[in-house]
Amino acid sequence: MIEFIEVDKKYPNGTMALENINLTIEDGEFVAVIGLSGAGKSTLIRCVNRMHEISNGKLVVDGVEVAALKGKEVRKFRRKIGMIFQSFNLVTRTTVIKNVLVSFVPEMPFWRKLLGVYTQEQKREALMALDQVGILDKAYARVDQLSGGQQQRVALARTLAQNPAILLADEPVASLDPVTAKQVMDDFKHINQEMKMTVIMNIHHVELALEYANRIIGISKGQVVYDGAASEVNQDILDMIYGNNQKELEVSRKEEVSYV
Ligand SMILES: Nc1ncnc2c1ncn2[C@@H]1O[C@H](COP(=O)(O)OP(=O)(O)OP(=O)(O)O)[C@@H](O)[C@H]1O
Repeated sequence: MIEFIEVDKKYPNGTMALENINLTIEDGEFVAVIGLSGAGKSTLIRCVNRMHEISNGKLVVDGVEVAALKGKEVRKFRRKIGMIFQSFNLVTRTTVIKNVLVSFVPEMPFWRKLLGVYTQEQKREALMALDQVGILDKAYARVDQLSGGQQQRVALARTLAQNPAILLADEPVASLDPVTAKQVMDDFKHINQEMKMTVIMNIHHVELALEYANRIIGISKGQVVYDGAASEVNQDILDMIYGNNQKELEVSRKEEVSYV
């Protein structure tokens, strides 16, 4: 369970990115965080794995107060939380399987790290993770020979191999074409439902958010302005989340026409 209790986030330059956030996210939920650019979506999810420190309030993840963690505890804590980025963050000049095996490095003895020697069990787990996202046949291909969608699946497999309880995704389909974006969203749904992993995703594509997530959190100017079932989101709620800035929403809708 993830609990935000009166959380504020103020950046050192004075920007108040989050203000009085109160949220409880239960295990196994699929949550989409939506809102205008600059609303605070990335900041919100990056506080969960302490990529950003909160300024006030309390953030508790699986009973652990995140701000109280120190040194090694932070690294151990982060292992339980997978993160997927828009830009995949892969080493493109090497094979798919090597990119997935990297997820085991933090827990390996020094000599194995140095020599890059992985156990048979780790290789088996890496292949299983690739199988989960449907690209087992690409295990020995070079990453730079894969499409964007396949690369995002490699990133997903790398995160799955880490066996996290929570999956944070920051605009994971923003750079993909509509068909591929849906395939990757299907992977997230499968991971959420079959592996019971909590998914919290920032996403600009409203239609995709409503189709795949169970719960929508709408952020505007650093505050939660909607928190409820995806099935209950209507135009009035979208107007509230996106305010008067209909232009951005219309652009985002035009991009989404082909999703429907
Ligand atoms: N490192 C930083 N230092 C200072 N201000 C920041 C920093 N990162 C984000 N901000 C500011 O905090 C606010 C929230 O930014 P954030 O990136 O969380 O928004 P977002 O909703 O994810 O936007 P986008 O959809 O464009 O990614 C914005 O005003 C942004 O300019």
